[in-house]
Amino acid sequence: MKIERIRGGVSLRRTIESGTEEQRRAVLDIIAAVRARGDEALKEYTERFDGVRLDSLKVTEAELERAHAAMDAEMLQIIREAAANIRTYHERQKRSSWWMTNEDGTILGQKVTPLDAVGLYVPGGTAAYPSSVLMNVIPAQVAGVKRIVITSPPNQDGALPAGVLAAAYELGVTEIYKVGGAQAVAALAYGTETIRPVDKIFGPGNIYVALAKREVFGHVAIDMIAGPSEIVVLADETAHADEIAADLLSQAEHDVRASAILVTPSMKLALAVASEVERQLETLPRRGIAQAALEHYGAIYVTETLEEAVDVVNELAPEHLEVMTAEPLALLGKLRHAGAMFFGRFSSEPVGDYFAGPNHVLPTNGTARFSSGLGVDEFVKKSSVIVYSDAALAQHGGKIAAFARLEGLEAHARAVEMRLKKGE
Ligand SMILES: NC(=O)c1ccc[n+]([C@@H]2O[C@H](COP(=O)([O-])OP(=O)(O)OC[C@H]3O[C@@H](n4cnc5c(N)ncnc54)[C@H](O)[C@@H]3O)[C@@H](O)[C@H]2O)c1
Ligand SMILES: N[C@H](CO)Cc1c[nH]c[nH+]1
Repeated sequence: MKIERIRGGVSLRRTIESGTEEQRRAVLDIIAAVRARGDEALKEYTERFDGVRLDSLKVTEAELERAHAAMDAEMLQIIREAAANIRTYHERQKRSSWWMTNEDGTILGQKVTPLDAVGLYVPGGTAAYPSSVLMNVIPAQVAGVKRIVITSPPNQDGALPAGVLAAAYELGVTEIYKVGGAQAVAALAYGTETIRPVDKIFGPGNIYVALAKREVFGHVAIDMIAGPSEIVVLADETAHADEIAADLLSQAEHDVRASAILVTPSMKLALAVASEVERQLETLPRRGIAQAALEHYGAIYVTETLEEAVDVVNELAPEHLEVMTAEPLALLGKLRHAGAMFFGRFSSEPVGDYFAGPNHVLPTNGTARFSSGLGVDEFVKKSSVIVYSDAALAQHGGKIAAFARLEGLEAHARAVEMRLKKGE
């Protein structure tokens, strides 16, 4: 890995993608075709891009049961325990509707309502992510969403990854479709003969999925445009180089565009981590992917002081931040921007990916400066509730009408004054 002495001036915003003109046009064509020709368009694109012609797009009950039954019993137990941890954590995020009453009889409040229907895109490709099924479905269930739909591209045998199906079945999700890419997003947004539309689309995917989510936004809601995984480790000379190297590789192996960065005031640690990464890469099954990621988006930044290192981390605003210093929690107050913060050497990033409980769907590309990870809030909406009393309107109606006239909106003013007159 490259070692660089720096004082700042760093950014993770290198992976923002808006796609090529050709990709944008392809996505618009796909969306238009799905809107015009429904299921038939889905089947054609599945044949073209995933190499399989399907008679039926929906995963059957038998397919789900088979995948679940085939799952190793011990593994199923681990999934259940992880799911319980994720549920417990997300239960704490649940908001209730609330009401306040004033002495004049006015009642004001906020009514929290779960979304009616959500669609979760589970990407195909080089890795299948049953853990992402848990991370998206559980907050939706905690929020009280009734209809949860999963779509994912089939392999050439026309099947979805068994782990994904088993995790979905374990959570009781049975509406699953074998459709991927922009066509899946279009189907979830606009509906087809088989797939009823949803209100909000969640989940990561490649450039076609990302562009399609951007395109349908407004007609439906979307969670975020998730980029490739990122990890930043903030460490001092007390940290263990082999553990840091392992954690950097844990995210680098996701994707050739993943990013893994160490920020440290210790040149000794920097050199040790660089050589550990090389050593550990030798036996890594996904070595090709991790190596490419580290070559383009990996770095070791050496600062003068730990304070400068903290500033650099805040500037990067990474998806995942690990803090491995002599007193990691002493830095909690100074660290401002990261999707998830892991403190101490036993809080290795994969602990959060799979098991601890917090969500692993997190902001990337430096967007942790202003956004948060997935949670129960993303699966509900809030309506303001206003119950104004006659006494309150009599007291404040004149002020409201005056405000309306300040904006030149006479009808607003009259609507209020009409009631004041009736009350006289
Ligand atoms: N941030 C996260 O939590 C997270 C988790 C998992 C995966 N990911 C990301 O998801 C992505 C998965 O990408 P993937 O491609 O393997 O799977 P994908 O499911 O996102 O995309 C596959 C689909 O892309 C479409 N497609 C392929 N080539 C096309 C073309 N030329 N024209 C139109 N459509 C085309 C096809 O419809 C195909 O079904 C990776 O970038 C990975 O990093 C992110
Ligand atoms: N680290 C990923 C989010 O960036 C999530 C994940 C799924 N499986 C393993 N990891």
